[in-house]
Parts: sequence; structure tokens; C-alpha cells
Amino acid sequence: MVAHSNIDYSLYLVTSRDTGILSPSNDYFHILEQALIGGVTIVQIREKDADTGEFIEVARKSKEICDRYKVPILINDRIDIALAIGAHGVHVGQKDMPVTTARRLLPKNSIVGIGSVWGTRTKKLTNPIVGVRGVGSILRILDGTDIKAVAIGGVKRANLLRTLHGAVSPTNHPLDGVAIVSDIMGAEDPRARCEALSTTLREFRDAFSSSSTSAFRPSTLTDNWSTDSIKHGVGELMQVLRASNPLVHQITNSVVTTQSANITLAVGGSPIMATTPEEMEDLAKYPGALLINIGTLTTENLDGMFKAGFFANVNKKPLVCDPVGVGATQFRKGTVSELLSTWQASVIKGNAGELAALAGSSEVDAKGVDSAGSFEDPIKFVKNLARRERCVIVLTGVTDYVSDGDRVVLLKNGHEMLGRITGSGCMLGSCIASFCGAAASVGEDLAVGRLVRGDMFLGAIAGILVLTIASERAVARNDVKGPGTFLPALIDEAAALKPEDIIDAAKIELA
Ligand SMILES: Nc1ncnc2c1ncn2[C@@H]1O[C@H](COP(=O)(O)OP(=O)(O)OP(=O)(O)O)[C@@H](O)[C@H]1O
Ligand SMILES: Cc1ncsc1CCO
Repeated sequence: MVAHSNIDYSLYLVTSRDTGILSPSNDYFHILEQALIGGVTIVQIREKDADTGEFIEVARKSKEICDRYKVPILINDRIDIALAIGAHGVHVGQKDMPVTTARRLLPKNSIVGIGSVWGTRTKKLTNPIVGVRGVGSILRILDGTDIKAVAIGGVKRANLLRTLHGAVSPTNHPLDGVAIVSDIMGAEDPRARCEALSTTLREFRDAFSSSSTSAFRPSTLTDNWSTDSIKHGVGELMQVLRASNPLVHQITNSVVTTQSANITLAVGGSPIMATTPEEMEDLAKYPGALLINIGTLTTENLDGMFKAGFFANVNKKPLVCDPVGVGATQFRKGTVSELLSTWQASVIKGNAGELAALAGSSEVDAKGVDSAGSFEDPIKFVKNLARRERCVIVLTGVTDYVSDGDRVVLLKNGHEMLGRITGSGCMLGSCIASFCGAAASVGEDLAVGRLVRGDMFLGAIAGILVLTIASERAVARNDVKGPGTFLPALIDEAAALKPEDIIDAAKIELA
């Protein structure tokens, strides 16, 4: 923690002369200068093993370089050295001080480091990993203060946008910056690395400040949205999906794999049900979307889920998460929490039991993969959860609720026959992923500074309307006698559905 005013903390370099970190072709002072040219906004000199004389020497020379670029310099831990070289401040590591205490004790213009966000190579972790979502909760405690906060621990180019996106409180309090060691000090080209980091920071800030609510709202529906504009938007997206035929990569459960692949084909997507971790990076390069459904979770298929989601974020692809049965066991709960701390979902869908478990609410119980109740105020629930998880939330049931944290849409189509076959929720996940893939294919203009291309809110609504309206049409057929004949008829009706059918049949309410 340091006390200083008017400092831009956004790209905060913490130095290291550890030969295990520095790339062999680069000299420490060269790296520092290149990093400053590349856009570092503040430097903290950290020396692990140097004696006082050597520390002063390194600090003095580093300050000369920082002064040339008018970038403030802080010294780690050593007030004497900070005073000796005329540094702008000192970083005093108050290791275990809780943020609530820091909030009370810290002087004006202080800064706290929140971490570790990710694992890190630079030190043995003394702080537990708080995870990106954990940073958001800590930032909330700093609401109403002028204490600045930077995220520390394992932040790097590959996870920077995900870190910035996720590390925002539900009250919309963002980070002031990120502290980075090895991703800069160990880079082959530290200047290029810092330029890339600065660009991401700037683009995120612009996207964040240009949005009336929050930068995670990946939606094109304007403030003039209406049930009509939604219906027409969905109709257009149906055409886009059939024309663009996006790859819909699904890691799903063994109960529903075939019917999920078939419903994906019916709505216009191209399914691939690949689970092996080694394939995830390549698959993420194709345009389309990813669905992760934990219905038959095993320790073996977890690695693929972590990797697939990570690469989906890197490529700004829609990621739909279906936390099937998350309330049923501790294993599922722990795993979903870890998955959501690692990657950012674009849409999370679940029934009341699943979403209550995810939110840590005891209001609705789960009965295995089914829900045993409903929320008293589902509108408030989905809105709050969307804000906390920083994505679109779909709560399924007789009425489906969709929220982006700002708006809530109620969708009242569907038939009770959907509750009489297994995997209707899972097929809904496939439909949502397919439509989000279509939305991404026309959403390039929404991608800058955001973690996903395209309008995920409309994608989620489209997936629900298509499946539920197809279910109504299937039940109305003479050849459908019960759940057994319903399933193939549902797939047929989804394949035959036209945009006009949505416009005629959609039952939409705006909350
Ligand atoms: N009784 C009903 N009336 C209308 N629609 C329904 C009904 N039951 C389910 N649905 C629709 O079915 C879709 C799936 O929702 P549901 O809540 O059944 O998922 P789920 O419990 O996750 O399913 P599963 O575990 O079988 O995959 C939603 O779009 C929902 O609107
Ligand atoms: C029945 C069932 N069990 C695990 S996944 C699944 C499919 C519906 O969610």
C-alpha cells in the first residue's frame, strides 16, 4: 500500500531481477526502458536479495530511466531507500490486513493490492487465490472511498481482458489497474508486450465508460427496445444462424449428447461434441460458440472444460454455461465455482434449484438435476445474479427470465411436455449457444474492449423462443402421443420454424 495522489495506476510494473524470470536475451535496465516506452504507468522496484548498497544503486538508476518518461517510481518495503533516491512512494506490504480494516485505517489517496488473482510464478503464494470474481466482492467493500485498487498475481496478456471484465463489483466498481511482474519482465519484446497490455486496458476502459450501465452488457438492443424489436431481432438472428452455420462446440453430458447435437443442427448450427483437452485451443479458433454443461461431470472431463473456456475467452467467443445439478453435490458446487473463476461465461442458464445453488441462496432447493420450487421475486434474483456474474442469466421454468443485469425479459412460451422428457434444459443450452454463435458472427463492432463479440442477450432470448415455440407446435401435432413421440417432433418443428412463426407466437413481457 502506498499513499500518493494523481497517479495513473493502470499498468503497474513490479520489477524483478530474478534470472528465472528475465528472458536471457534481455538486460534488466533495457527491459525497464522498453516497458516504459510501451506504456507502463507506474513502476515499483522490488529487490528480493540485494543488500542496501546494491538496492540503492538499482533504484537510483531505475529512477533516472523512469524520470525520462515521467513515470512515478515506488520502492518495495524500504522507506530508507525510497527517501534516499527521492521516490514517489513506498509500498508497504501489510500482508494479511483485511480490506474492511484497510478501508478504515488507510489515509486518503491510498492504494490496495488485491490478490492473488491467479497463480503466479514470481513468489510462493502467501495470499490465497481470490479469483477474478473474488476481486469484485472486495471492490464492493471499497465503494464510497477514494482508495484505489490494483489486481495482483498472475495477471498477463492472455488473461488481462478476462481479469478486467470479471474484476468489477456488482455495484460497478472497476479496478484502477493491474500489477504485473513476469509477463513484462520475462517478455522477449517487453515494449510490444506493454503496448498490447496498454491497448487492452484502454479499450476496456472506453467500453466500460461508454456504456450507460456496464461494459459487460454485450447487447445491441437500445433503450427503445420493445417486444416488437425483440421479435424482429430474433427473426433476423434465425436467418443469420442458418446462413452462417457456426460451429457449436459442446462439452455436455452423456445423457443428452445425441439430442443436443440434433437440435443444434435443426436450428442451423454445426455441432461438435469434443471433450479432449488437447483439442480445445484449435477448436476455439473457429467462429461459433462453446457450451459447457456439467450434467455428468467427471474429474476426467474437467481439464477440457477449463481449457475450452479459457480459449473461448481469448478468442472472444460466446460461452454458455449450464451448471446442471449444481445444487445436488458439493463436488459440483466446488467445480462450478472454480470454472466460473477461471473463465467468464457469456450466458449462464439453469432452473431455479441450479441458480439458487450458484447464487448461494437457500430459497429454492434442488432435487438432483431438477428444481424443487421457485423464487419469490425472480426478476430481482436474475438481475442481481447477472450483475454479480457479469453475464446474461437465464432462469428456466414455466416462465423463462432473461437478464443482462439491467433489463429483464419474461418469456412465456413452452409446454409442460418439455418437463416430461430428459434434457429439455440441455437442448435449450444448445439452442442458446447456437444463437449466441450467430450473434457473434454479426457482432464485430461490439467486440472492442469486451470479452465477447455480439449481442448475448438477444442470442439467449432467441434460443429460448425457438425451442419453446417449436415445443408448442410439436404438441399440437396429431402424431405426437406423449414424450416418446414428442422428442423427434420437437426436432422437426425446430428445423421447420420460420421467423414469422416467432413473430406470431412469441409471448414476451418486459419487466
Ligand atoms: N411446464 C412448462 N410449461 C412451459 N414451458 C416449460 C415447462 N417446463 C419446462 N418448460 C420449458 O422448458 C425449457 C427447459 O426448462 P426446464 O426448467 O425444464 O429445464 P431443466 O430443468 O434444466 O431441464 P432438464 O434437466 O431436463 O434438462 C425452458 O425453456 C422452459 O420454459
Ligand atoms: C438425467 C440427467 N442426469 C445427469 S444429466 C441429465 C440430463 C438432464 O439434465
